[in-house]
Parts: sequence; C-alpha cells; structure tokens
Amino acid sequence: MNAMTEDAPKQIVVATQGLKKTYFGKIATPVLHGIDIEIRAGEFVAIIGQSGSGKSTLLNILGALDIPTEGKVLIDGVDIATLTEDELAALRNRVVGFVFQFHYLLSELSCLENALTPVAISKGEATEEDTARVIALLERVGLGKQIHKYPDTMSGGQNQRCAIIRALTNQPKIVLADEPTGNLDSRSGNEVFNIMREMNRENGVAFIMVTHDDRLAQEADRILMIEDGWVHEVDKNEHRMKLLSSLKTS
Ligand SMILES: Nc1ncnc2c1ncn2[C@@H]1O[C@H](COP(=O)(O)OP(=O)(O)OP(=O)(O)O)[C@@H](O)[C@H]1O
Repeated sequence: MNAMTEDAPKQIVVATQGLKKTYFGKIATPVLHGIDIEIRAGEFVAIIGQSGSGKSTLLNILGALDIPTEGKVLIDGVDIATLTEDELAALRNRVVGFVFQFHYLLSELSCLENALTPVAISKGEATEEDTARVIALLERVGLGKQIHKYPDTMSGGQNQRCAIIRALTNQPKIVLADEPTGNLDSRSGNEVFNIMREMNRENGVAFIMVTHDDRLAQEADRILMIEDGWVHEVDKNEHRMKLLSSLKTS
C-alpha cells in the first residue's frame, strides 16, 4: 500500500445534512435543530448528552427507523428519501446492524438461531457457510458453549454478546448501539463494550454508540455531544481531563 492510499480518507458510511426533528403531539417538541455529521468506515463514535437531549432520536434516524422532519440522511451514500419502503428495508438489513439496551432476543430460539435471524430474513435460510461463520463469531466472543442455549438460560452479558453477533451477522457497514451496556453491571458492561471495540477493529465495521457512561465514551475514536438540539464534537483530551477530575472527586 502506498502513502497516498494509506492517507486516503475512509468512505463515509452515514451522513446527515441539515437534519431536523420535531415530534408533533399535543404540543410540538423540537428535538434536533439542524445536524450535519459524517461517520466514516471503521470509526467508533460515542454519542453523549443529557437525558432527553435526543440521542436515541438521532440514532433511530441514522438507522432509518424514524424519519427526519427536514434534511437529508445518507446511508452508504444513498439518500434514503429516494427509496421505497422495500428498498429501505433491504438497505437497512444489508448495511445496518442494531443493538439496543435490552437484547430483544427471541425466547423460543437458541443463541445460534437468534444470531442467524438477519440471514434468515434476507436469504430465507442460512447456508452451512453462514452457520459456520456465525458459530465462529459466537465462539470468538466466548459463547461457544452457549450456542444451543435459550436466552432465559443465559446471563444478561451473554445475551447482549449474542445480540452483538446478531447485529454483525449480515456483515453490515454500520452498527448502531443504543445504550448497549445500560442494563448490565459494570463488569459485564465492560466486557460487552470491549467486544464491540474488538469487532470494530477486526472487521472495520463503524460503530455508533449512545452511552451515559463517560468512561466508555472516552474509549471511542470520536465523541459527539448533543446539546440544546445541536451536535458538537467533543475534544477527547478535554473530556479525559474532566473524567479524571470527576473520578478524583467521586
Ligand atoms: N415518539 C415521541 N413523541 C413525542 N416526543 C418524543 C418521542 N420520542 C422522544 N420524544 C421526546 O424527544 C426528546 C428526545 O428524546 P430521546 O429519547 O431521543 O432522548 P435521549 O437523549 O435518548 O434520552 P435518554 O438519555 O433519557 O434515553 C425528549 O424530550 C422526548 O420526550
């Protein structure tokens, strides 16, 4: 590889331009006022901000689970407003993986069957190759002995690790994780985070993670903060200093 290709900026996998979101209920709630962000292949980005600031709203829009009131969302270079419902569902299934605070594994399926569901949805049936690949991923995250177990016989951390592999099964370009460690004790939370970071580094999948945990945010490549409806990039050195002083006083 020559220096030019090494320095070439990575592909933008998700971007927003002038993104606004208002919820219209009895009263209108403006949440996002005009967001321009770009996330590149292989980046690990943390989204932080106070409760109610709009983190989940932004993440849901980035994954095309919700639509903006104004502005553009480009997923893998495609302006999603130009797609039909079916095209959007196909793009989402091919390019985006999701991890939520609660694992949402299906209780009647084993760990392996749960992890294979995105393949089953896109292809109808998993091939032997798919199954072997997903078993290898489950083994990679320490679930080799759990593959035939059901969610209610696995720990919270094991279920969340299975949910992460499910998000990676279709070899997406982006994984969106909404407080993936929020329901776990700190040890399991750290394990789950480390697995996401390893998967990000090994497979070059971009991760966008909403978190309330400033220690985990500090481990990301970039930190974006939502404040008063706007997003700004947080200087990681300043964030580290604040984190250290809060740890000293706590
Ligand atoms: N479906 C909805 N209808 C109306 N208002 C909504 C809806 N969903 C979210 N909101 C409001 O939008 C704002 C942002 O919510 P959002 O869940 O995105 O915040 P958040 O930063 O993820 O919060 P938290 O950290 O508590 O999970 C909040 O004021 C919330 O009450």
